[in-house]
Amino acid sequence: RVRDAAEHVMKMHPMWQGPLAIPGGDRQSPIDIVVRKSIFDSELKPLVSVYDPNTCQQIWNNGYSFLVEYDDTTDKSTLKGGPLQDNFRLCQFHFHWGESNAWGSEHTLDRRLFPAELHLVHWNSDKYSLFEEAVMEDNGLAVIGVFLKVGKRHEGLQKLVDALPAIRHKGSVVEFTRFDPACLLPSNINDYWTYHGSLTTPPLTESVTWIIMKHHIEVSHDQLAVFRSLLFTSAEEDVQKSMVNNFRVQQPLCGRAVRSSFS
Ligand SMILES: NS(=O)(=O)c1c(F)c(F)c(-n2cc(CC3CCCCC3)nn2)c(F)c1F
Ligand SMILES: [Zn+2]
Repeated sequence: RVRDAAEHVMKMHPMWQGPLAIPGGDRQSPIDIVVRKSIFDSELKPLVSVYDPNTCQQIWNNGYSFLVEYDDTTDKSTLKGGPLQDNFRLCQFHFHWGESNAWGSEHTLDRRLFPAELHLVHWNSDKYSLFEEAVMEDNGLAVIGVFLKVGKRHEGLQKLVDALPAIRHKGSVVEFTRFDPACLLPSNINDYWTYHGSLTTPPLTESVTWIIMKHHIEVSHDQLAVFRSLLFTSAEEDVQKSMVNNFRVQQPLCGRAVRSSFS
């Protein structure tokens, strides 16, 4: 199938040459969420996200996705509650997408692929003092995943889409301020699945509490097309490669439980 070809293209990206997974890793991400096998956990609390748009600093092309980075030197933009015991600070958000609207997400729901997936990355500021430290530790990170569907234009996303042409090439960065990431969350953030997993990019460390939203957000076809106008390659390279299919292949569940906050 064409998706398999896309996986082949993704596997060719330099990011995936070399050791692909933590040897013996049994908590790797992403996974397929088998909805009927998820376990309702009534102890799961509501998620509490408090984001200060003034902590938004820059947007850059890291050669695999584009990251919107936040000042995480204070507790101004935080996530707590839900499955989390501690306070987590927002450090960045980014997306994964396909070359076509038929695929692009990293997680799937009963094997259903979405055209893109948003990840909001937070680190445990009660236990660690730096993101780089938390990335390597158990319960170091909490990542919210939100599925994107193609439909009506997302007004809040447009400010971000308009900034993308300025960071077409790997390594480019521009100032990006006063962006409230809460506008990218679905209206209901209390319906989610949660499981213990890993980063889906190197260093693939098994430090992530994943919180995958049941409800998706809608973006327009044209907005998603601008994501695909980004390049994996830097301006100096003579062959330019469009930034698409920047997703990792699904990983074995290895007996992990996926809990749901809703029945
Ligand atoms: N898909 S994901 O699992 O949500 C996801 C994440 F959770 C991440 F943390 C990163 N991440 C990678 C680094 C480089 C750091 C460079 C210094 C050492 C630690 C990694 N910065 N952020 C990331 F790229 C990503 F895709
Ligand atoms: Zn991601």
